[in-house]
Amino acid sequence: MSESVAAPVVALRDVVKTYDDEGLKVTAINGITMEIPRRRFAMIVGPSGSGKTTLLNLIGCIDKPSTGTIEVAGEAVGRLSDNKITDFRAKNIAFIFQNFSLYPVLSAYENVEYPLLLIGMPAKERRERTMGLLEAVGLADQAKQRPNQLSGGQKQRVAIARALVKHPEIVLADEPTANLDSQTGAQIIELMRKMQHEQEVSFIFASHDPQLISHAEETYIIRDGKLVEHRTETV
Ligand SMILES: Nc1ncnc2c1ncn2[C@@H]1O[C@H](COP(=O)(O)OP(=O)(O)OP(=O)(O)O)[C@@H](O)[C@H]1O
Repeated sequence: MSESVAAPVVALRDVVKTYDDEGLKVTAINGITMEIPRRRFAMIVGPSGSGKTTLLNLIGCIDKPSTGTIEVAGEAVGRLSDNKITDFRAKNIAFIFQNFSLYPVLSAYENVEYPLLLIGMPAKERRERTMGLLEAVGLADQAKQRPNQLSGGQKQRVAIARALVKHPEIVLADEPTANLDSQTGAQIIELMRKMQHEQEVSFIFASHDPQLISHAEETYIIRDGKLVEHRTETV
């Protein structure tokens, strides 16, 4: 294993995040130190209100910790200016949401292709990458359909393809199965795991559903803003 693969993709040191809720201090993350190894299928699990979304937002550089430090893909992100953070996020991090967040007027193909248009990828390469990912998520035949013509599971497949299209370092998914029935949810988790391996990205998803733990390679259990356990799947 090369050194760069062995280095963690995410490292938090003594991270605290408090919110000011109309004068009341809410501690969402209460002193978390943790490392997530690179190119693993990692899950953050905990009950509602335990701090999962806050943690993903910190890792995704959407929010900053109140105290403590965070390294993402080897970068001490707390030191970056807001402009640099935006560039860093665009280059390294992709998001998958529970409500799919697809563009309703674009077809499945166009939704996946869109991030590549923004970076000016040449047309041939763009088509190959887009179709390759749609095929990999099992949606080649639905390429022309718009989101409202797709099932929930199919919409999440489009969102997975779109998240991976720019070769991000990390994909973050917040409750990606929350709007799916349990069978479709399990299929989507398995697809994410397959895509994580094939595309060699680091994949971190948050869920309140402990039944999904069996799918994860790394599991971080959080409660009341604290890390209570880290389990690693032995290969
Ligand atoms: N913007 C905010 N302002 C004030 N309090 C907040 C804010 N965001 C989150 N919190 C509080 O921080 C705590 C952690 O919230 P968070 O959304 O991270 O938990 P969660 O585990 O993702 O919950 P859920 O599974 O219900 O989405 C909760 O007590 C929540 O009420």
